Amino acid sequence: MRIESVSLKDFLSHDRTQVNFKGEINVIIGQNGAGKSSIIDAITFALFKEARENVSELIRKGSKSAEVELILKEGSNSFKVVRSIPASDYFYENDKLSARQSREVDKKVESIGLNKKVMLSTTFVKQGEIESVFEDLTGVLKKVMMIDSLEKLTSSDGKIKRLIDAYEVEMKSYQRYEDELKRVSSDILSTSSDIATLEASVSSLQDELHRLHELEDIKSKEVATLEEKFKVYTEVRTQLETNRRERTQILNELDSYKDLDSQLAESQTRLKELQELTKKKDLISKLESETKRYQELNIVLRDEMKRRDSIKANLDLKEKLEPYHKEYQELYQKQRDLREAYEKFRELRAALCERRRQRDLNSKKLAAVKLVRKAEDLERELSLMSAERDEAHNEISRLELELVQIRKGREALISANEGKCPVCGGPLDEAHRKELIDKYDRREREIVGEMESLQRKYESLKREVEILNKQLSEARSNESLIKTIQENLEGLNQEIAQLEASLSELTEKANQYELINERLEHLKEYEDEYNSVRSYKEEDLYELEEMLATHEHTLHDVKEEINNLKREVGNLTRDQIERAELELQEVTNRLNELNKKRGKREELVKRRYVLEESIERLKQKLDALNFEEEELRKAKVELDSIRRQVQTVERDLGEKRGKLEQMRISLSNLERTKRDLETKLSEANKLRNEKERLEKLRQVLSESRLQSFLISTLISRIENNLNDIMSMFNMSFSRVTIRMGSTKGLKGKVEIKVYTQSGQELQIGLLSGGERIALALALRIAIARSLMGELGFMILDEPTTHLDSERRTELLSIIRDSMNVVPQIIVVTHDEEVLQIADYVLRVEKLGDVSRVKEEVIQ
Ligand SMILES: Nc1ncnc2c1ncn2[C@@H]1O[C@H](COP(=O)(O)OP(=O)(O)OP(=O)(O)O)[C@@H](O)[C@H]1O
Repeated sequence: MRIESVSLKDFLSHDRTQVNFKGEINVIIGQNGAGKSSIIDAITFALFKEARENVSELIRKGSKSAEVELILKEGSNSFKVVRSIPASDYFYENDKLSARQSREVDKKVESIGLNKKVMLSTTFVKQGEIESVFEDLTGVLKKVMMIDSLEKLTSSDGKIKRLIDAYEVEMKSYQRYEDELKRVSSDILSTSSDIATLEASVSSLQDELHRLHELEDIKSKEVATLEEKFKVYTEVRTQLETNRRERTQILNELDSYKDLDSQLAESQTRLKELQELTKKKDLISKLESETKRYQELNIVLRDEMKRRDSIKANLDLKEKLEPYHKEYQELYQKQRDLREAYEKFRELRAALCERRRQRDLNSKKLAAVKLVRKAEDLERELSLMSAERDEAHNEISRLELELVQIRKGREALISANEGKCPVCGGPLDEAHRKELIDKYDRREREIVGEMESLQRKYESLKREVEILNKQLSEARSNESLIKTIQENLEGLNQEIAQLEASLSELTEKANQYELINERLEHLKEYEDEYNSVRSYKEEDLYELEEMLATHEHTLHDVKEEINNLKREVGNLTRDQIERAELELQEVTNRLNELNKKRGKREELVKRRYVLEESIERLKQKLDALNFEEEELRKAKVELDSIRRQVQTVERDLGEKRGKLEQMRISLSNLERTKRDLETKLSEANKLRNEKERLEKLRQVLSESRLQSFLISTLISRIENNLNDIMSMFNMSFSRVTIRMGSTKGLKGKVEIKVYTQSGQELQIGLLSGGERIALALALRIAIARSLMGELGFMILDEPTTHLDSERRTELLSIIRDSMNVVPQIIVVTHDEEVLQIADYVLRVEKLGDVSRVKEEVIQ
């Protein structure tokens, strides 16, 4: 088995490193802290999940997870272990995933011959620890053979002792089962004897029961025969008695029918009488209806007579009102002829009133409009005032111009130079200038005063012109209003005159109309009364009188009919007839009943003769039967007595059988209990044996003899291997021995001795440094080979540390020689000298915080 490659991802100082081990001696070289050992750490972690520190510390700082992948090769087989932090572990065999849990992967690694304890103690050689194998060889052997675990197992608080104690406790609990077994065995004996006694008693009871059953059988048959006879006897007797009872009943019943014929005759006679009587019911009904009709006709006749009297009175009234009606009609016609003229008259009169009202209104308006001043006068005055105002305004303008001139002249005078006067052109001196300026000032003051008074005058004239303008416009509008009203008044007067003329033409007709109207209102009452009776006619009266005569005649006929019916009915009342009807119903029912009875009587007579014959026949049958009830009673009593005996014996037998069953169950329970107890006690025996075995095992395991035996067995194997390996290391020793120490102080300890060519014994301490290293390496390989078979690889971390140059050379040659025993060696070093033996070099450097690995060409 050799390591093919290892790759590190964010593992310690490596971010992404792939290392292929192509040589036999693979040297990983680099400065201190470059990240060389990290590669060995990756291999150790991949194989055994083992770390120098806490596993989480293996993750490269700044990363969240780390992963290592190790590929191993053995012949054509390849194995891949992948382990990540946080945990996820995989194991592939020939690229096929075969385990995925941490423990499963561990097992797989072990199964391919890589034992963690052995390898970490032997072929994984840590920095400066090659020789440490001598220091505690016993400890190393115990560890790799797991004897330390054995000691833990057999200690006083170890697993075996705890198991023995548990068996002890359990066995104690079995003591009570032995006592129980004794008691149960004795119970089985006594129960078995009781069962035998009971079985004998059950057998004699069964015999007795058999005899009684035979007796019961004979008696039962005898009783059955007698009961059969008794059944026939009872039936015949019952029949006979029934027949006799029925015959007595029939005779009694026939006796009750002795008056039946006379009752029948009597009922039939009464039936005929009642039938005659009820026939008169129709006559009474007719009489009642005729009487009712008579009364109704009478009422109708009286109503019609009243109507005739009323018509007569209304006809008289109509005749009396006839002249008024005539006058009313004539006046009404006349009024209609005059209506148009009257309407016209009313219309004109209303129009006249309206015009007169308007005329009054206009007269009042005219009086209200006052004319203060005439427009003509006002116009004249206004033109005078306006001229005066304009004059004042012109004067003011003139004065303003003069004032400007004066001011200009004054300023020119003030600014004029000595010499020439700007006003008069003569010489100008100061006196002249002053005189002229004073003159100008005076004139200016005068003008200003004049202008102020003119301005006031102008303002007052302006106001007066405005007032006159207003008065003028008022006067003008009043004048036009007065003119309009006067024109209106004239028109109205003309219209009034025309209307008055027209009215006078119509006045007579209007008066006529009103007189007629007055008379019509007076006649209206008569006319209304006349209208209420105008529909009455003489013909209606005649018609009614004829109808009255017919009705009177009919009434007379009905009266006749009533008298005839009364004579026929006589004193008979409706009540009497209804009572007769009820009685007729009763008699009919009674007659029906009597007829039914007559039928029944005939049936009874027939039945009586049948019964007489049957009674005679049954009597003869009873005599022929010759049966005695006493005989049956006696046989039954005897049968009952036998059956009671059977029941008693059966009950006894049942009880005894029940008891027997009970006892058998108890016995079987006891036997089962016995068996269970025996089984349990056999368990106790097993426990005892087990406990004894464990005690022996503990004794054997804890005996130093065994450990010594095991170790010595292994030691001889190691010794052989060691000598083989040493022979390949080209050493001058003839032999190396490994022994368990026997002398005091060395007992139980392993001792290594070396023999020279001349056969002299040498202690390890006396060997040279190089010899010791060679022996140590050989011993490590020998132990590993003894326990795991042929080795695939060995790892040496900084093996040359603390060695002087001579010893380094020796070590290198030993490593080279180791190739004969271990096909693949991986050496981690910072020592360039080691490169001498390398056939494959990997250089590790630190770039910043990250380690980089490069394959280096060997010179
Ligand atoms: N978790 C980590 N993340 C990143 N770098 C780490 C981590 N743990 C340790 N280191 C660094 O890795 C380097 C140690 O690597 P390693 O032990 O492999 O070095 P080496 O080359 O074997 O050195 P030496 O020869 O001194 O033993 C150191 O520089 C250390 O600071």
